[in-house]
Amino acid sequence: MSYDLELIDVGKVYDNGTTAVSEFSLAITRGEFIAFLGPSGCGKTTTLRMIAGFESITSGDMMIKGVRMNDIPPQHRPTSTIFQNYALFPHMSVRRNIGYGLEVKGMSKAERDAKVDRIIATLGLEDIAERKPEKLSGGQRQRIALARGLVVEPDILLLDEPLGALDANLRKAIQSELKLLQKTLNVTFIFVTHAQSEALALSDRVVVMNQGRVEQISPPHQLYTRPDTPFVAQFIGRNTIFSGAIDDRQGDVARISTLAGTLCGRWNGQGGGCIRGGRVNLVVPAEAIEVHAGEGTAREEIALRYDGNLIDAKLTGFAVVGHVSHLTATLDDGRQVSLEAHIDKYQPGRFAVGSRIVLSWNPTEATVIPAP
Ligand SMILES: Nc1ncnc2c1ncn2[C@@H]1O[C@H](COP(=O)(O)OP(=O)(O)OP(=O)(O)O)[C@@H](O)[C@H]1O
Repeated sequence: MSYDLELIDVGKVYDNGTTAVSEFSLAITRGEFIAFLGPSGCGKTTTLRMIAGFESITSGDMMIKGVRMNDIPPQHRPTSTIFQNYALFPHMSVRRNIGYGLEVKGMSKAERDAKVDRIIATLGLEDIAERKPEKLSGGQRQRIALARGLVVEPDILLLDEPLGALDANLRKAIQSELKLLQKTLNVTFIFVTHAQSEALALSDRVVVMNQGRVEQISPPHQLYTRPDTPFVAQFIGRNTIFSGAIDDRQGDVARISTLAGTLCGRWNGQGGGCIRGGRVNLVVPAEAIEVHAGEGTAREEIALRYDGNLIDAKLTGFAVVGHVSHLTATLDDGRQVSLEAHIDKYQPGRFAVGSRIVLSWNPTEATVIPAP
């Protein structure tokens, strides 16, 4: 099978000695929407720039459709890049901005016009085609940049924080457009973002990076519900993490000893076997947690129902915003857990702030991962 893009143990060391990317491996099939997500400085942009050819590759190989690209200059790669600031030419009309890449390639005017007209229609830019970009809104400029990137019919479109310059509402609207466009055109998109929600909403798979390394590559739901590493468990979603040692494992469920008692979750199967006494982390998503009143609670019944997953806490906050109740539980070790649910589930007055509560979760909704 030929992949659209393959990165094989790709590394980047800048001339000043900074290691920006290490042993990055990834294989992408045609039409996938991939996000590079991670904290500032983790190497997202450097990786994108290596794919585009703006940065040399220090080690490893990069292939597009089976052809090694390491030494091919950017203009000869079947990629197009959209920068965060869009880099549009202010003195040229929208139409000319879009067609500029084809002009540089020396394409005939007739052929160029046909392609530009087609992409203008696809992106609904007909009304502004003769205007100058500086007079247009952020959303319109973003669309022009997209049109300019797509008109050259790249195999892979690279987008560096494409929605970063837009305000929150416009971002949401353009997110849906971008996803629809990508699926319609069936072009491989790779985009860099700081924004977790954007990566989870748009991509088929998310690559989480940390300090130049890949932590996990997974579809959004799996990434959110089944982290492979402690970094991902902390970076994605709202998880409470209990460290401990494995007691035993029955089927998928691993039981572990923690300072908060014996708790359990689903063993994620990564990083080798599940060995008794092995150091692990139990990752409990906020969405999995159920709250019960502490006083008069039938503890045994809850313990039985949740396979022993029961911890004591104090309710330290309760607020209602619209239809959502926001609860803050403070664990006995001092950590705070923020929980949300529809107001029908946790009605105001059901738990008094300051009262003892019990938290529980279903074992299959928590994940046990090896500790570093
Ligand atoms: N031209 C350069 N020369 C030397 N070091 C660089 C250069 N560009 C980036 N770096 C360093 O490489 C590392 C990765 O940077 P990179 O810009 O790829 O990260 P990033 O994840 O895209 O960050 P951000 O989200 O802030 O853009 C950082 O330590 C950065 O300081």
